[in-house]
Parts: sequence; structure tokens; C-alpha cells
Amino acid sequence: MAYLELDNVDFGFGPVSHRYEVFERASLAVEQNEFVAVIGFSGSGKSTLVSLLAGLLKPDRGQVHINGKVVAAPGPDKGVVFQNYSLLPWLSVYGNIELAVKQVFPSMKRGERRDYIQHYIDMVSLRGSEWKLPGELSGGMRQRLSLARTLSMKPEVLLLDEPLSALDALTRSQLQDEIIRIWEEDRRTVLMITNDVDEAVIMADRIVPLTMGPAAHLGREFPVTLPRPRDRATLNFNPEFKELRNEVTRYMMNLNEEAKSLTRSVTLPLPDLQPVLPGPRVRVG
Ligand SMILES: Nc1ncnc2c1ncn2[C@@H]1O[C@H](COP(=O)(O)OP(=O)(O)OP(=O)(O)O)[C@@H](O)[C@H]1O
Repeated sequence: MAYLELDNVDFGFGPVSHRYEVFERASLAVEQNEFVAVIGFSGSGKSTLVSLLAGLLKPDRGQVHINGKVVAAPGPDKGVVFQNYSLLPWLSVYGNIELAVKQVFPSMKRGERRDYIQHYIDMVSLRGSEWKLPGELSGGMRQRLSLARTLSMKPEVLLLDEPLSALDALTRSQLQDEIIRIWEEDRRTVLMITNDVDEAVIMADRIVPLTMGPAAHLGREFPVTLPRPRDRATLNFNPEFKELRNEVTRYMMNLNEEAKSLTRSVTLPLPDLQPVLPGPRVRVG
């Protein structure tokens, strides 16, 4: 059994009368310490997938397992970094991490806790900003804080829900490198959601596309065998990188075309109504 598993999951939103089926028979297996990127179009179910893996939502059918145990509820063993940071605005950088650390390691002594928190602040290069509030940080700094806070809880599985999509291109590539550096220093199982093929190829061990909804599932897998560390400056000239990027992009475009043709082939029966025609002119007043 793989470390993180989504096993034949069906999941939908809404009552039976107008239900939206997000997943049908969706399965995914991630090995321990593997870095998997799930790539998909907007609305295909990427955030729903993260919520199911994190135990925030329960499958209608099938199960989610981590290390052989059924995921029944959220917990600090499953660390989630969301796109929108979800930081507490009234607490400083230090305070946001401290709150998480106190919850997960309540018996940690004060001095040890201070060093522990500083270690994570340093890890994401936020030294010097310890006492700033989230509102005083840039987008990239907020996302680094969000990552540090999640990592400080020592989750077994790290779920990254499009953590970089709100950032500008330069900050985004800088943070991609930083996440990989941290992951290489302290390996753990990572599932990252992205809508960017290049990001997936640069960062992941394996890319798994999500098909278009409704009733999406995880499609054909693309292993990334490019050696690490991956240097983005030279990757652009690497034929293996270019080939894989093209292959994944083609696959995604085909998914899009298939979804469009399905939509076109649906004929909606409209009621046979007579149009309302304008009547004689009436003078008011
Ligand atoms: N709480 C909800 N109630 C009803 N439908 C929902 C709810 N949350 C999501 N959906 C629907 O489920 C589908 C998948 O949503 P989800 O947010 O997982 O997509 P996504 O791939 O993360 O999209 P994006 O990339 O735009 O954030 C969408 O059609 C969405 O409208």
C-alpha cells in the first residue's frame, strides 16, 4: 500500500436533486517522501481533492488512507498550505508560528520553543521580520510564513494547494526553489496542486493530471526523471525537460478539447413557448 492513497473516491456537492459530482472513481497513490504535482484546470476539483486528503471533507464512496490508516478528520499530521495564506492577522510572524507549535507540542519548554520557532523562521528566510504582522509582509513573505507555520507542526504529509499562484513570476520561481530546498533537507510526502506545467516539471517526481469535471478522476501519470538539483537556467535547454513539458501540455489541451466537445454534444430541450409580442401603445397619466 502506498503512503498516501485516494482509493476509488466518489464525491459530490449539493442535494440529490441538483448534485454536482466532482469526483467519480478517483484514485491516487503517493509513495513516502515522494513529491507529486497534481495539475488541473480551474473548477476541475483540485481544492476539493486537497480537502478530501486533509480530512476536511469525507468521500461519498471509497476512502483516503495515510500510512495505512483511514483519514477521518483533519489533524496536524496533514499540513495544508492554502493559496490565500490563512494567517492570523493580529499575530506577528513569530506569533503565528508559536500558536501552531503550542498546539502541536504543548509540553515543549519555553527556551526550546523559542529556538524551534526561530529555526523555521530562518528556514524560510524571514529572519529580521519576526515581529511584523501579516499585513506588513509581501505576498511572497506571507506564503513563506504560511509554509513555515505548517512545517513547524511536522506533518507527515504536506498538502500544498496552489501555494504560489497569487505571486509574481520572479517571487514564484524563487519560492519554488525554496520549497524544493526545504523538501530536500527534510524529506516528507508532498502533494502540490498547480495549474502551471513548468512548475510541475521543475519541482515534482511525478505529475498527475486531473481530468475536467464533472466526475473528474486522476488521469495518465508522467514521471519526471530529470536529475536533482534542477537548475532552471539550464533546464530550458534540456531536451528531456522540453519534451516532457510539451507532452504534459498536449495531454492537458486534449482534456480541454474533450470536455468542450462533450459540452457541445449536449442538446438542451427548450419549452415550446410563443414569444411575447408588443401590444398597442398605452398613454399613462
Ligand atoms: N462548497 C461547495 N458547494 C458546491 N459546489 C462546490 C463547493 N466547492 C466547490 N464546488 C464545486 O466543485 C467543483 C470543484 O471545485 P474546486 O474548488 O475543487 O475546483 P478547483 O479545481 O480547485 O478550481 P480553481 O482552480 O478555480 O480553484 C466546482 O465546480 C465548484 O463549483
